[in-house]
Amino acid sequence: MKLAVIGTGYVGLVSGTCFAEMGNTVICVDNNPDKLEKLNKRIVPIYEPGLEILFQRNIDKKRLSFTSDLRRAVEESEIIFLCLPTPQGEDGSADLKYVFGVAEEIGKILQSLPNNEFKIIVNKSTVPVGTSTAVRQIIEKYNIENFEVVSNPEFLREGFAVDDFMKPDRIVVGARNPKAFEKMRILYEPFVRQGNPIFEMDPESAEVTKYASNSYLAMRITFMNELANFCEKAGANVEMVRKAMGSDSRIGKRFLFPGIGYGGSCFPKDVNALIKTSEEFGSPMKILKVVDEVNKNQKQLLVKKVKEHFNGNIEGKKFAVWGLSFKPNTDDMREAPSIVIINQLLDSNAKVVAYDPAAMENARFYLGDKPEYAQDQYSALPDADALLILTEWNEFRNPDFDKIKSLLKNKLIFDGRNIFDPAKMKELGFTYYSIGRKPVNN
Ligand SMILES: NC(=O)c1ccc[n+]([C@@H]2O[C@H](COP(=O)([O-])OP(=O)(O)OC[C@H]3O[C@@H](n4cnc5c(N)ncnc54)[C@H](O)[C@@H]3O)[C@@H](O)[C@H]2O)c1
Ligand SMILES: O=c1ccn([C@@H]2O[C@H](COP(=O)(O)OP(=O)(O)O[C@H]3O[C@H](CO)[C@@H](O)[C@H](O)[C@H]3O)[C@@H](O)[C@H]2O)c(=O)[nH]1
Repeated sequence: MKLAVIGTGYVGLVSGTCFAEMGNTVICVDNNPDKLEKLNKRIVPIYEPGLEILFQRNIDKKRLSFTSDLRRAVEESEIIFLCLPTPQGEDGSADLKYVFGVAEEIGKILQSLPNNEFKIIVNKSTVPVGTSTAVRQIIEKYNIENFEVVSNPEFLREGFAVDDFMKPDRIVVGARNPKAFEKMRILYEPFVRQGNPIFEMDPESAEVTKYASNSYLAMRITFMNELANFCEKAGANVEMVRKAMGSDSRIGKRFLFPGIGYGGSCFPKDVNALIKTSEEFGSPMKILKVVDEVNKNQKQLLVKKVKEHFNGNIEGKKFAVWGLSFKPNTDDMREAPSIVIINQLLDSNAKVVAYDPAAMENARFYLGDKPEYAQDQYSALPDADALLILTEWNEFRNPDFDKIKSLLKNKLIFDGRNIFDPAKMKELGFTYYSIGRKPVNN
């Protein structure tokens, strides 16, 4: 099939590349000249495991190309995917200016085309209920009839994006036109061979499914974060509770890890967008307001522990930070807890030396040169008063503890991700604070 993908960010680039891998011809459009320059020089502009090899192969096979020419992409494609940003607006709602702006451009382009071939415009961006209808109305203004707007929300996770796209748990397609369902079925058939379902529904239900999934997962993590804080006070160990809870098949093991609050480009903004739309429809989801509030507080938790340890004064102290990205295996810093934590430390006149395996360049954008950036995990440590672990990258899980001891000023670790065993830390002689477990004093 001939496809266009508008917006080559995490979703657009991964979707475009994976569709090309299945034999489709994909033209990717972006309006960011720096990004396009990189893509056309065959440089993958994001860190996403497994993407590089598919990207190079499909460019070689001439199935994947990049352009700023929206007109050509629309003209040459049967299906046009919108993978555009839908950031949080000032009032919490999703800002749809990118989606609506491109819909206007597509309307104009379709109006000016000599032929009148059937086109499908697919919304892959996360958009509030009713957006498919709004996009349809924008395109109809240009007297176009032979088209359909489909809602096909994306569920990939950063860091596992290629795997998630290639082997999705499910595909959701919201449409009204049988011809559109049929085309989408053909396009996705290679991805569902292993037996995972395509759920076909109306566009409104598809749009709600995306927000419901993200908000539910955010709520689950938030439940665990509050439970962890309670366990700590009550003398229980949240990791033991988590494992025992998760073995109930009705609960399940995944997404029960407590930490320093969820971040990323999706959960925080999508929870807020659903709060807003549910209010607009007169059916407020009160539970999500609490989720958002508890999550914001959870991002403050680690610095509270640090300050308590130092009797309230951390002025002039130096902290080594391992991990900046909002989770491992990505360079994405959007809404990362590290931003809140590092700013709190700096505001208290402490010094910060940080290291991350992939996110240092993006971190500079959010944190500037206020923290120092170390070349590797150990060079962040010399003379630091404590080590803070903010992202659970695998390379932090089994470090050289003797080296850590010899480099740090104090044998003191604040672990926001529970990557170490408290008993082992006791044995190694560290004072160790984690989430939802008793502190280890040495
Ligand atoms: N990142 C994820 O893991 C993820 C997963 C599922 C869904 N989503 C949703 O998918 C959407 C895209 O997210 P993302 O993380 O890929 O965003 P992103 O910011 O990484 O990428 C968006 C791209 O769109 C481009 N763009 C903006 N305006 C444009 C225009 N007028 N014409 C052409 N290109 C334009 C930008 O330059 C950028 O490259 C959002 O709605 C998001 O909520 C994201
Ligand atoms: O048990 C857990 C699991 C995750 N997190 C945190 O939750 C956030 C989000 O993690 P994750 O869901 O893995 O990352 P994203 O790449 O943001 O993916 C989410 O958001 C995407 C964008 O909508 C969806 O497509 C995905 O299905 C959804 O998982 C991160 O800060 C994690 O540290 C926890 O604290 N505990």
